[in-house]
Amino acid sequence: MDTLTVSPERPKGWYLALMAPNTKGPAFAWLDPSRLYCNSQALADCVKDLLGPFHDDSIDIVAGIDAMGFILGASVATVLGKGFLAIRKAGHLCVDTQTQNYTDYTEREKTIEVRLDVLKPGVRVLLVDQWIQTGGTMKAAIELVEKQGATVVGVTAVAIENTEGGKWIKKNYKFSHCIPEELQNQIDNNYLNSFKTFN
Ligand SMILES: O=P(O)(O)OC[C@H]1O[C@H](OP(=O)(O)OP(=O)(O)O)[C@H](O)[C@@H]1O
Ligand SMILES: Nc1ncnc2[nH]cnc12
Repeated sequence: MDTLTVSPERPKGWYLALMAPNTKGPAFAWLDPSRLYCNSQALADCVKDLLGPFHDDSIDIVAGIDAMGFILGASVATVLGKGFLAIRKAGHLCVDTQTQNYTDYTEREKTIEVRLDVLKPGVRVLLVDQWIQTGGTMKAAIELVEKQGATVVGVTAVAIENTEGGKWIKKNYKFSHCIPEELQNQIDNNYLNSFKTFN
């Protein structure tokens, strides 16, 4: 599929094939959303799918996680007509922040941070990231939001793997993702058959 091609019928999840297969090995995420973001129809359909379950929810702000979650989160925020709050990998914000340590799929200790002057009790937040694998990153983001007294309305990502952490998030928070039920198994096994026909 060419980067800018739009599948004529646009079946659910058609745009997943745009996420080129990993050519660099297991130390990297196995799926890269940056090509999905290049295709405006793919991004629009993805955002629509993510927002599906949240139509009747009151949301004050969308928070997206560094780095690929920024693009998706900002797109979600724009469609909702809400603002966007960046949850950053630590060490970049030149303002007072709250930090949270976590471990992700790389098994390395990491820290994320958020500025202190946006979230407060009563603020309803939709959390967005591109992917949830172990759930370590999203759990850390949830903790940051809740430590400041704000409310997590829901959690959304292109995919939520059925890992222990992924399942915990699904059990405890309203969530959405873009993976059709029949493909979830392939996501959990870290291989999409649609990659076979990808060129
Ligand atoms: O569920 P986890 O095991 O915590 O993994 C999920 C995180 O991993 C990816 O970030 P990564 O830092 O690889 O990439 P990015 O900076 O390209 O978003 C992804 O965007 C999530 O933030
Ligand atoms: N983009 C991605 N694809 C697959 N697994 C991931 N784990 C974290 N990010 C990921």
